[in-house]
Amino acid sequence: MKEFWTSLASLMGVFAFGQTILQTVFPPELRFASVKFFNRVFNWFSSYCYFDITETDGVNTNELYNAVQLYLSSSASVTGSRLSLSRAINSSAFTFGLSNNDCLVDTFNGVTALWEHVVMQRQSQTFSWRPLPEEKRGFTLRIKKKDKPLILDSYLDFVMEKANEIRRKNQDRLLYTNPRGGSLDSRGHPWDAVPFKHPSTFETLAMDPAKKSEIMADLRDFADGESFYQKTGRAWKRGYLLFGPPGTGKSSMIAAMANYLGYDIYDLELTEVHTNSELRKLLMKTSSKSIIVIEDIDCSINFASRKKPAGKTHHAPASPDMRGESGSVGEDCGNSITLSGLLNFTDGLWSCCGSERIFVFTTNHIEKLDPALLRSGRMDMHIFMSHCSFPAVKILLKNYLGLEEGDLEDGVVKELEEVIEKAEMTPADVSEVLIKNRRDKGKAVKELVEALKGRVERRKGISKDVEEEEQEKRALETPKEGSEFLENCKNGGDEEEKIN
Ligand SMILES: Nc1ncnc2c1ncn2[C@@H]1O[C@H](COP(=O)(O)OP(=O)(O)OP(=O)(O)O)[C@@H](O)[C@H]1O
Ligand SMILES: [Mg+2]
Repeated sequence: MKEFWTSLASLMGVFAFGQTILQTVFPPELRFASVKFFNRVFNWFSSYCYFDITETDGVNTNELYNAVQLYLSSSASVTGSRLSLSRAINSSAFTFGLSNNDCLVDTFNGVTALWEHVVMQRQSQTFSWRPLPEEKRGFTLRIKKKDKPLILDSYLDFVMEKANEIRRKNQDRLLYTNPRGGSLDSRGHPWDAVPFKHPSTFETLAMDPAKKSEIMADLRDFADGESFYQKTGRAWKRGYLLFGPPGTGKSSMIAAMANYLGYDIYDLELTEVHTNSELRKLLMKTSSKSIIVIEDIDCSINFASRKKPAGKTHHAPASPDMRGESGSVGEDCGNSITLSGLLNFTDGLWSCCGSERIFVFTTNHIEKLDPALLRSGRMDMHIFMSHCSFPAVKILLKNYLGLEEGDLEDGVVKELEEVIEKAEMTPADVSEVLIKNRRDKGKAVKELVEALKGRVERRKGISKDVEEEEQEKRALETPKEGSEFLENCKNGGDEEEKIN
């Protein structure tokens, strides 16, 4: 090790000395060319090559820089005596990194890589649309020339992968939103992130246990299915359509999915996005291991516009990008996202940039959705979030009151079983009753049974009213038997007309 540092220092010394000589001996006009020449000669004889990984690649932040920083923070072979310590806003762990101009040696498959953290003051504020940081930061990676293929083919991927792992372990989930539609912020990001701390899990989710297990198994298969997707030539993504009345747990299910898999959530506000190309840009800026959510899909995009005959729309000729699946132009309403744009987002070639992503759409009105969205192969799984069932109510009683089925009196269990399906009460409504009375378990259960019974009665009353209304309607629509007078009048009138 000592030898390595001595030889490095002597080489650098020779290099610096050479440059000084050149600068004093040659006139300024020849200096640049001579330094270039000297560098070439130096590189020719050196058995090392160098890679600069700067913090920004001109416009965008360089993901590799952040990954290297995180990766090195976990390296056990830290040689630097001074380390920088940090803790991200949403992180639950401290990370340490290399201080300015410090070095660290890492080994990978028997190959040595030397990392140097280089920090330089920015010379002058060059023109830019957004303020640039005062310092230019970067890592310089020095490796032996013969190790170049291994480092470029595997090591950098390994670094990225490890960094992602550390990020996931250290950080709580992130929830991204697109408040500016598809436009970028000063750092070149269209998404704003906040820590995602939703406590919903599959344990707390009240639904049929068999259905729940099926969904969990599907998610697990997906997350572990890299080789399967590779083998079958499919993009590593999956789509879920959650539908059901308000308050049945669609959003809670998304949170449970994210917590189960440890994925981030991108909550896409489709009404803020104005064009299909903006939508594509947003997609490109999502990371893998994430869930991309579009809530209330029926309200986000005007599917009805597709059914209009093309001739009836008074728009300027649209770009192919703006054409619906049937070729019609998406109705504006200040929003020219089309169904085809949305389907390209989830299904097209662009959907595969990045991998291991889940798309979740939610709706309260599945009947309003365009059949193109429901066709097989579009959304892999359609999940109906139903009103509260008996197994679901048992989960809620356990979660909110800590009561198991055995803790309840037989009569109460029977009553619950009888009324729960007929009451058509949502888990949100049931939760409300239980929370309100959670200090008195007995009272909570009693009130729940009463609320359910009340709901059944009201539903009976409503259905009775509806039935009566329908009967009346039918009676008005169909002419009553024996109302010959009316019939005669009608016929007579017709004849009169004919005669005249
Ligand atoms: N299946 C469920 N299991 C557990 N809690 C639930 C369930 N459904 C609803 N809740 C409770 O009701 C609240 C509202 O549920 P949630 O927001 O998930 O419903 P939603 O189906 O997304 O409704 P909307 O269609 O209005 O968006 C949640 O905070 C949760 O506490
Ligand atoms: Mg919701």
